[in-house]
Amino acid sequence: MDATVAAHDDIWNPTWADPFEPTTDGDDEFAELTEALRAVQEAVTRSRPNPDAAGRAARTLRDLAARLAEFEVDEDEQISGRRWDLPGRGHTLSPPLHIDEVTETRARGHVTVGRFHSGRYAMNGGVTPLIFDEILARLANSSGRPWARTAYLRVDYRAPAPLGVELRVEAEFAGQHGRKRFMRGAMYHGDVLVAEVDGLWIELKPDQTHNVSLTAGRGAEESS
Ligand SMILES: CCCCC/C=C\C/C=C\C/C=C\C/C=C\CCCC(=O)SCCNC(=O)CCNC(=O)[C@H](O)C(C)(C)COP(=O)(O)OP(=O)(O)OC[C@H]1O[C@@H](n2cnc3c(N)ncnc32)[C@H](O)[C@@H]1OP(=O)(O)O
Repeated sequence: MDATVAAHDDIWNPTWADPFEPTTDGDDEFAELTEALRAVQEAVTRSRPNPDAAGRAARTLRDLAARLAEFEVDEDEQISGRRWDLPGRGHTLSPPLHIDEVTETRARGHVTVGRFHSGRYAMNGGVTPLIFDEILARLANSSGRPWARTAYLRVDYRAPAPLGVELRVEAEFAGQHGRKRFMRGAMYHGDVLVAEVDGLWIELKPDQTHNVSLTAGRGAEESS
């Protein structure tokens, strides 16, 4: 198999093995699909259509959902959420977080939030923990560390997070005691601290990682 085919297989059939590396803006069709879906979310949010236009748009979207349903697979087989190379992992729940720099204990990224994620002229307060969870969970689970799940996220909102401008997100692996991994993070707009977070991740016991597909590509000894 040549390199082009291997790369193609990789992005169309990704594994749960997150390399946790800086993201790139993919130029393939799934990356385009994700971006188009984000554009729809933003356009619906920003619009005040008349009934006719709203009805036509709804029919188009239902038609699209039906066409994609022909390709439905189990959660462990889907592409969305496992495109580690893309901002937001090919998932549109969170705003698209770009990962810029990663070490074993630190990660840095950036994100620009639109009106879809607005809580009225500033980022919705529920979206901030989503962004923190995204980067902290990936850092907590990187570098061959066994799977861990979020036990808590404590977020302090220090300033309204502006929309439409780049926000910097920083994450740190602050320490480990037994199965407990302590994580910290912060979000900035320029020099302004927008939010801070303390998080606890708990390493899962073998009977908590029974879903074999999630361990694919990580090696049995690392997944339990
Ligand atoms: C096969 C599963 C693989 C899971 C993979 C997960 C993530 C994948 C990672 C990256 C992938 C990609 C994308 C990243 C983006 C998003 C991430 C999505 C992942 C999630 O979306 S994840 C969902 C949210 N998350 C949950 O759905 C957890 C629900 N929950 C539980 O599943 C249990 O609660 C668990 C397992 C956490 C612990 O349960 P347990 O029975 O194993 O452990 P136990 O209770 O014995 O606690 C042991 C020691 O932790 C202390 N402790 C526990 N909880 C505490 C708390 N809240 N505050 C303070 N201390 C706490 C105890 O006090 C004790 O401390 P001590 O040893 O000192 O006494």
